[in-house]
Amino acid sequence: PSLATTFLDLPLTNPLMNASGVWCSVASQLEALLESESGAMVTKSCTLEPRDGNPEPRYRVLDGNKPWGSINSMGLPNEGFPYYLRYTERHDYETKPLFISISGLTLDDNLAMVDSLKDAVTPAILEVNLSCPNVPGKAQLGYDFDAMDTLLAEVTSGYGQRQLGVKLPPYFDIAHFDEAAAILNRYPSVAFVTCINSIGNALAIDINSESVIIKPKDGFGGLGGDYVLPTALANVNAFFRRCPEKAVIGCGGVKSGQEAFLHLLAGATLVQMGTALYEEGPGIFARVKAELLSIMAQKGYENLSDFQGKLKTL
Ligand SMILES: C=Cc1c(C(=O)O)[nH]c(=O)[nH]c1=O
Repeated sequence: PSLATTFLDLPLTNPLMNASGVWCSVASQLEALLESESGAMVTKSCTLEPRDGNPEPRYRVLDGNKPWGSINSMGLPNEGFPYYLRYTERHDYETKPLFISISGLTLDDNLAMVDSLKDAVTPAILEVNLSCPNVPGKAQLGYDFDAMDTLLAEVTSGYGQRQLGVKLPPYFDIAHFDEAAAILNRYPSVAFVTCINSIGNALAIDINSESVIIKPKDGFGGLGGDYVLPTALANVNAFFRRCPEKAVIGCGGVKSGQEAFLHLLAGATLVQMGTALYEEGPGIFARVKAELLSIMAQKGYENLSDFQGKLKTL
């Protein structure tokens, strides 16, 4: 079987990549992703200026006797937009496609970054993060439909209708799937949606210390890992059904070939890993590739297109 695929007409050797925010904040991590067996890679969501982010501890694996996932309230730490723009100028695009993620603190900041990217004419693919749950005082755009609509109108126009994508928060109400998709479908240059970002504002508590386990926001943070897989699959399939002209990138709960297969079956074209990559490192891509190939072989599938988006209903 083959894992070869295409995304926005670009050839990829396989559909696996990192989730923005994990193993992608500094050049050494980005170089490790380039060297890894991922089919593509994305940078940490950036703001116009560098940010330290929230006080530590700000990321924890939720152990119990076996990690079921992670909780994070990083607070958008990043090296600032110019750093990542410079990286896009020296990336080796022959090896694999690069996505650049932006998460401006204001609409003007997002537009300034989009304007620079448009002028840079870089092959990097823009993913606009509408779903950061951890910047205190900032309601995430993905849950404010009017603000999301305004941002998309301004950003697609500012980017000269060049193809771009958005990173969405999880939705939990069918009416919200409908409303978000209706807005997105009014912007043809939004060529893909990445579902999902972490499930915002979970609370992990340790029974021995009788305390929360991350410092920021009284312990509230974004939930990732096994816990979020069914919600991630629902969001991938909901937008796959509602946005036939767009590609869906699946993110959430992927730690092996099994979950990658499920995301592809639900309609994802590419599949991102966050928590599992954070814990295992970039070697995970070789493992998950082998597992996905093995599942395809067992099922008699030659190519991803043999099952991609072909989820059955009862
Ligand atoms: C960009 C900020 C994000 C962060 C963060 O930097 O706190 N954590 C997430 O789980 N998702 C985000 O989108």
